[in-house]
Amino acid sequence: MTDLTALKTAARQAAFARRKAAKSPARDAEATQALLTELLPHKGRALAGYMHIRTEVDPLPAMAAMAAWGPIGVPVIIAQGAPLEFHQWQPGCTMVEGAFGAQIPVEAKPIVPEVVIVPLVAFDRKGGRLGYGGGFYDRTLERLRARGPVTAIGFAFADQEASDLPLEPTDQPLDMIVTERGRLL
Ligand SMILES: Nc1nc2c(c(=O)[nH]1)N(C=O)[C@@H](CNc1ccc(C(=O)N[C@@H](CCC(=O)O)C(=O)O)cc1)CN2
Ligand SMILES: Nc1ncnc2c1ncn2[C@@H]1O[C@H](COP(=O)(O)OP(=O)(O)OP(=O)(O)O)[C@@H](O)[C@H]1O
Repeated sequence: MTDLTALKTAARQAAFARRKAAKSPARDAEATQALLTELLPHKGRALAGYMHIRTEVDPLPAMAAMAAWGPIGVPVIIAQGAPLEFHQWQPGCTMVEGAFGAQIPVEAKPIVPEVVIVPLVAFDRKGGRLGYGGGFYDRTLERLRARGPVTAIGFAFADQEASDLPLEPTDQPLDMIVTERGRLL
């Protein structure tokens, strides 16, 4: 194991514990309001959200509100080492369990998002991000950015902040960070 991998693993473990302690219905509701404030200027653009797992902050109410304006997709794992696809989601659409326990739409209708709500384990104020370690969002943002402009919005509880995360060249930065305390980047 490289030093960097060990550092990432340690930062991930510490942030998991802080995320678990932060998770609450009140904080989810506050985060929803903050997220909607940042999403509304992007009305009508193709948007990617996610179906929350474990103690992730829940973007679903904000996704449901934005669905009135444009297409919404949620991440689907196609293969290890491959970018994610985003399949179209609508409030109330039929879902099934995908890899790692996240729900995915039964009907597979790919969309290419211009705005991506990115789940995460830890972030720093410079836009650094740690996920579950699969590199899925890094590969996905790399591909989307090669195609055109993308706004990557890290969505998290404020307590998931870390100072100076260890980052690799393949780590794709977040353009914005939104928490229950508002926009932090
Ligand atoms: N809500 C949500 N959906 C998402 C993601 C996400 O981060 N959040 N993903 C973002 O990529 C993809 C799922 N990726 C994941 C990758 C790994 C693990 C996970 O639990 N990993 C284990 C270790 C796995 C192993 O190596 O055996 C762990 O962390 O304990 C979970 C999700 C697609 N959908
Ligand atoms: N674009 C890429 N091409 C090749 N390898 C990559 C790419 N992006 C990331 N990786 C590799 O994937 C592995 C996991 O990356 P990392 O630890 O940054 O995942 P993560 O950001 O925590 O997870 P995720 O993005 O799935 O939430 C690392 O070994 C990294 O080098």
